[in-house]
Amino acid sequence: MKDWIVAPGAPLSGRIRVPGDKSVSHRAIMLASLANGVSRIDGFLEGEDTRATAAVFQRLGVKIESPSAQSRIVHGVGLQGLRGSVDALDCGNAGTGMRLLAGVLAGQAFDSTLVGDASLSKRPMRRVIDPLSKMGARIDSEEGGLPPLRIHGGQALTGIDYTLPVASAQVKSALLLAGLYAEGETIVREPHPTRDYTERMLSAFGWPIEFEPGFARVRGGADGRHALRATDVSVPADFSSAAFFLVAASVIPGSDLLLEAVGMNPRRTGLLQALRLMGADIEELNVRKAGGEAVADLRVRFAPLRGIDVPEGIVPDMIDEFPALFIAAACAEGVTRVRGAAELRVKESDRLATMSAGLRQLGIRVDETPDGADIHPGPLQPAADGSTRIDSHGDHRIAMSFAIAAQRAEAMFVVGDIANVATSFPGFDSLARDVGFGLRDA
Ligand SMILES: O=C(O)C1=C[C@@H](OP(=O)(O)O)[C@@H](O)[C@H](O)C1
Ligand SMILES: C=C(OP(=O)(O)O)C(=O)O
Repeated sequence: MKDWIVAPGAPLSGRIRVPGDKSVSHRAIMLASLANGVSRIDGFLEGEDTRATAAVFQRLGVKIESPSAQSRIVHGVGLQGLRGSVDALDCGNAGTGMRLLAGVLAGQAFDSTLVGDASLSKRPMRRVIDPLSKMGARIDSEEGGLPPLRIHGGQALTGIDYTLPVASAQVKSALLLAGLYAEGETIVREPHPTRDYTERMLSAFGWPIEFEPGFARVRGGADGRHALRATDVSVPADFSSAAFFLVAASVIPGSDLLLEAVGMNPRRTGLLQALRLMGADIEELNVRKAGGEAVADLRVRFAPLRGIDVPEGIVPDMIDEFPALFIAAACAEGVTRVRGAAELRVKESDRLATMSAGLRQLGIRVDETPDGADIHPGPLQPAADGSTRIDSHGDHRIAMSFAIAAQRAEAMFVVGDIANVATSFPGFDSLARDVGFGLRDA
């Protein structure tokens, strides 16, 4: 098992660009594969999750070239051009990959099986199986709606008008992608708006779609009337990866760090609002559009933070950033309260439980609730003899969050089971060291 030894380093400084956005990279591979013609993707995330999605489409008969790192040339086969695979399609660790693929594959003429790693095999798929079944899909799962998913091809799909029971961009996207193969319109309504990359990218690829925050309506393509047109995609740097450095520089005295070209889609930047409410010093510089998405350079300097009640309305806009927020909260003055975040229990790990357990090992009081936690800040005190080992439970965001915590800790400790950092943020360790982190392989 791969572990890190983490310890206080130097104040963070420098200018870095974190890797490409994971959500955009998954969707770019999918839509480019289903388009007519050749699309180029630049800034592609070379993470295990997004590479798994690319490998799935290669297995389905799509030619995908990689002229250089972070670039892909995708030879789209058109909406009806995928070929079935007798082998199971491996989504790795990626909930996004599996749920969106369920939508695409529900509309094919052939059968498919979607599998994932141990973590993904425990994640709930009923949330896509149920509404896709309402559209006419036939999907078998393991007991409890767990992967593997066996998707029966050759089903005629019909559009539905569906209100999501939980705010989930993955479920919304699965339905919109199935909607491309359906008769009639597919409408998705959300209890709270979630990231809209699928909608924006469908529109960029020329598909008829209307959307506004909380609502999307896609025209069905069962009659072959509509097509996706090959389109180049420029992927912004992933806000969720930048988030670790936003928190780290905010809590490490003397830090002054610049993060370049970070994707600033408002459905992703809830952490920025939360950190600012806590008193963080983060400037947005050179705000511009790149590849249809807002991007900015973010300058972050150390600032003393205070605890807050995280507004429930911004929870979906920072859903992947709670592990990092928990570290900011542990380093603040006063209690931070998180509520309305039960979704954290069904990510790569139960993130409320894994963050609470790890922080307690550092001497921090965390009162967990079913949908959140109260984090009582204090000095981060692992065992003085270096024997503390915090288990990330194979969850990339937990591992990176405790690497930040170590920079403020009173002694070194070990972060265990960190290999999955490569799913979303390959090269985190060397980038972190470059800007000042104390971090090495165990
Ligand atoms: O659509 C996406 O790309 C994602 C949606 C979110 O999941 P949910 O849809 O389960 O909220 C998020 O946690 C995940 O990292 C990426
Ligand atoms: C939840 C995440 O991803 P996914 O659902 O794609 O596994 C994440 O990256 O934090």
